[in-house]
Amino acid sequence: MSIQIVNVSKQFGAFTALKDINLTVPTGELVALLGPSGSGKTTLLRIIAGLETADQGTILFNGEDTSNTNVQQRRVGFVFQHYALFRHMTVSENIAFGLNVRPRSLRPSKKEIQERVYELLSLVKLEGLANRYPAQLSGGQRQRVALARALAVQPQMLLLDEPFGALDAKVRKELRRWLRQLHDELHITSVFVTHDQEEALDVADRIVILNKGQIEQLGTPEEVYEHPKNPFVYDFLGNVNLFQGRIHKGRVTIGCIELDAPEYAHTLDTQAVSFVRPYNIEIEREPQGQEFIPARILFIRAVGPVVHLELKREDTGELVEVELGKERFGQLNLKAGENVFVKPKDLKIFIPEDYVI
Ligand SMILES: Nc1ncnc2c1ncn2[C@@H]1O[C@H](COP(=O)(O)OP(=O)(O)OP(=O)(O)O)[C@@H](O)[C@H]1O
Repeated sequence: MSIQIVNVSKQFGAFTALKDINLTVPTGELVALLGPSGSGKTTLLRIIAGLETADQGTILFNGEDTSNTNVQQRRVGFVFQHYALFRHMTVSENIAFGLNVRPRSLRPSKKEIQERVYELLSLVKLEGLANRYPAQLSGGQRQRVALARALAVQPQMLLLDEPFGALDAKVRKELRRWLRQLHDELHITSVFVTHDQEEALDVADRIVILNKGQIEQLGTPEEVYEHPKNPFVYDFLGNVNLFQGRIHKGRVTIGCIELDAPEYAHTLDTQAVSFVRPYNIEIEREPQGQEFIPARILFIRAVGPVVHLELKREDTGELVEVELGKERFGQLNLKAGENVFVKPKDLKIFIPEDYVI
């Protein structure tokens, strides 16, 4: 089932939670709503579900206005962060719940329900745990039961609100990979709320980046990560260094270095901020020409394949974060307290008047 959100706005008193949201989710797509706390992710999900009404705008399912359909009629499966399973019911009873409470005329037979429960247990890889109670499960297993329960009623769409939010990092990672595989098998249109950028990048077909109730950018994980549309998205999706400088006729000057900025060929002497990812900063022991900024190494974390360094620029005193491969780090043989030279590359330049973070 496709979802179309057209000009949706929502106020809570004087507070604008959503402002003129437009978004289409084609059938079978998994979309992540990503944004900081309070950006409106849950409100948008609840409006799609029919748990909340929009002040303005419409939600269409398969092209049909949903204004007059209630939550039950929308055939939506939910999974929340703290999806309270029924404590007094076993895993299989929990999964069967949605089918057992159907009116007699719509309820499948006992045998059919049992078969469906076993199918779902195998889908969520919990075959051996059918007779356990929720208290006898780990957090990750409980969330898988919650997902099986949501799927039992054969929903046309799945809405997930931080479903792995309460779990530890390792389990989260396993479960999101598993969710992606499950989605590839079932192709149920899914909307997934998260404030974890890595989770969104890992799982989603497309990511909607929300900020203060508005969409900042919409695109595939690669598009939003590699081509952030504005400083907010750049900053939100991963670590970034900011270099203040000036643009003049296609050249940007940052401290003592000057680099090409062809997209600003016609800009005259204007203040600009360059965004650079930590892995796009080179370190040299000796300045190579004029194009390097002197800096002192404050801190080195050399655990794992990527070495993280924190440096302080000698010219402005600003901090610079750098990530180096182990091999390059070994070649340079760097130590904290040493003076080196840094050079940013692959800069993304924004002119401050054009944006507000
Ligand atoms: N029923 C309500 N009454 C008043 N304000 C509300 C209500 N529901 C949400 N809000 C406000 O609307 C804003 C958006 O809330 P929402 O829960 O959609 O954000 P979110 O992006 O999901 O945040 P989080 O990641 O913290 O869950 C918040 O500032 C919140 O306080």
